[in-house]
Amino acid sequence: MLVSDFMTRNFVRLQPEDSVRSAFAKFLQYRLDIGCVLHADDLLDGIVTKYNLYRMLVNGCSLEEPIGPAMIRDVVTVPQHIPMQQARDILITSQVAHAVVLDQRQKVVGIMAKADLIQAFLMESERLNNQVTALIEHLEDAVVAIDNQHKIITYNSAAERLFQQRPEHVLGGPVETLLPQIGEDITSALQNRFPLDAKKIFLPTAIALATYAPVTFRQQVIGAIAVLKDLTAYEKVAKELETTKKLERTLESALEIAYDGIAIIGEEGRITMVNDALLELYQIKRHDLLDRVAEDKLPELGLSETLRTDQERTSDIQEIKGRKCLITRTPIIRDGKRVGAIAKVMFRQLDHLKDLFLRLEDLENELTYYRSEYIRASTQGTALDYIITRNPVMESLKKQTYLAAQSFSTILITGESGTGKELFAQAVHEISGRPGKFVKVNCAAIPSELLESEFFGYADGAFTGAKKGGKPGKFELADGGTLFLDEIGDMPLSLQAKLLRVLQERSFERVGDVHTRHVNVRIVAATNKRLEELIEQGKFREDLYYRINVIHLTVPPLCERLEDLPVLCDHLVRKLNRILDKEVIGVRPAALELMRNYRWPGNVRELENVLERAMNLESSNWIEAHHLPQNLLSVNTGNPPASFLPLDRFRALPANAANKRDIIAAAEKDLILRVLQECGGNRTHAAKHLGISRSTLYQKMRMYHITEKSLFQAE
Ligand SMILES: Nc1ncnc2c1ncn2[C@@H]1O[C@H](COP(=O)(O)OP(=O)(O)OP(=O)(O)O)[C@@H](O)[C@H]1O
Repeated sequence: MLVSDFMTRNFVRLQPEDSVRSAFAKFLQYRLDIGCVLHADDLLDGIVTKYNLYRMLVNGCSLEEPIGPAMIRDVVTVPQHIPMQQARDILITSQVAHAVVLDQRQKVVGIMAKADLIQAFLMESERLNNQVTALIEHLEDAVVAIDNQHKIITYNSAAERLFQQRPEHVLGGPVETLLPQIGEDITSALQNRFPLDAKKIFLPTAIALATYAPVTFRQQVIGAIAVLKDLTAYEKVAKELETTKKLERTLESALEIAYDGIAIIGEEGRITMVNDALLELYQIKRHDLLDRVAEDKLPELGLSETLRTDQERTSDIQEIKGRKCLITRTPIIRDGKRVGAIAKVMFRQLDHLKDLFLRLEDLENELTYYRSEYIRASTQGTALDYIITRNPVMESLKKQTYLAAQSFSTILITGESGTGKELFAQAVHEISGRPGKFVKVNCAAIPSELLESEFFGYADGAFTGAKKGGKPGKFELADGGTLFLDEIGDMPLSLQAKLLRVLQERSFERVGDVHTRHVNVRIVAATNKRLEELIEQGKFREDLYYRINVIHLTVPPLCERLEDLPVLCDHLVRKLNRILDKEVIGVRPAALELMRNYRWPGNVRELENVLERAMNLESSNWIEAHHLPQNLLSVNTGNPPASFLPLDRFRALPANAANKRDIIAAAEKDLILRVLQECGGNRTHAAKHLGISRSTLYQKMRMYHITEKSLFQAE
């Protein structure tokens, strides 16, 4: 708003020699009361006003006289480029109604009259008014203003949103009735003439913070204004914050009273929360864990692995700071994204659990005892119940045995060593109900020269050193019962002939005796040899073979009925617990898996030996994979050590996945062992060489049972 914008450019230009008449004529033409007297180059000489000309005429001058005497030379001037406010001040202090406007070269360019000033200020006030209205309208806060009659004169869009009332309904109306929520306070600001402290007000759909102030003009209160800030969103956030804080406090309390150790990591793999129980287990201060990388500080928990793999896992029992712990890990998923992981470490209850397991075991033992007693007592229960199996071939064999036992026929039982042939023989005897004894002769164990007297006994003085009064042989001892001829394939040919005679005639003589004795003996023979081959080789009499092979039972090897492994393990562990006075609970799945892949050349007897060895060597309550002998641990299919297995042989292996997995696992174990040895047992270096994280290395060491001890042993 500069002078040049508002000055009157069409002004009256006069020369000193102009007459009064011509001056009046110009004043009339321009409708102005003032004229500028100029030199030829537009420089100011002075001014002439209508009043000065009137004064000349009143003093008797004629209209034709020059205007010179009426000229004022002391003229108030203003530069054209200054603001109007400055020009206004100049006019007010000089107490004149006009000022001559000059350019930079001091030439006259216009006249500034009071009317120009008024117009300028009216325009400026209108502009300001528009600005204030726009500002109020677009404020985020609601603004309500009243005049001193309490009528609402300002009501912006934010107020409309807050009070839910259209402007046309409230503008001009009394604030007390139209906006009662603020009516009292805004009128009090008006009446008391001072601002009011901020106050929360509750509207039907919002909460706002209101401030009130009086509006004054020239020391007079002409109204009041209320500014209201909508707090609804802030209140919501605050409430959410409070809820979050409450939840956090609840979580913290829950963690603290938790009996187990708990550690939580965020998506960066850093520890965000640990409870006192965990600190107690690790014997560490909270600030030494918080915000640290979990893999460095708590590698045993495998939290980073859980975060990476999304896997929820319960581990086997493992040791932390010398205490056995059971660790459960769970990833924390939010909106389908992994945002952390949580580990629960159970370390206190394990001792109680152990007691529970033992108690359970005792109860199971008792149950087994009563169950077997019940079976024995009930009519259906037979000695066959002691032959444990889940295999259909074995089940049908048990049925055949039951039927065969009812007859008097000779039974031949064949099968690999340790498959349970003797158990079947005993079952035959028990089921047959024969009153005599079950007598066993191991044909392979007795020297051939003693075999005859073992079988038939000898008479008094039959040979030097013979017992006085003679001695009965196994045939006589088994009279009325069952004679079990184990390893019959190993019986010398000479004795085979005598045996054949006894079987045919049911009579014999003691060695060195002439007296023929008659016996009632049930023969059950067993062998792990192929008798047909022995016949071909002339080592076994064909006629004897047909004589004993009346009923033939073939017991399948253990490797053909691997489904029997779990029940057999269970049965044998219980049996061995009683014998060895142990409290072993059972076989771990990992160990069982290894057993499944083994060929078991020694069958159930070998299994029993393996379990007995494990139970004797270890004080643990479970038979773990590392308790098994080396031949079972290293790949057990008779293959060379896995890591050296040529690729073509690996490919040629049957598509038995478990088998192949073992070979790969053994190769990995071998590699990890060698790298660890090379690094002198340093886990960090070894993990680096292997290109895996330290926690993964720890995990694999646990999986393959690589301990400090095994590292040194391997060296
Ligand atoms: N199905 C089974 N259930 C329970 N125990 C079994 C079973 N099979 C074998 N056994 C146990 O395995 C061991 C070996 O069994 P057994 O002596 O009967 O085998 P075998 O075939 O007669 O052996 P060998 O040919 O060497 O004389 C025994 O302790 C037996 O009790």
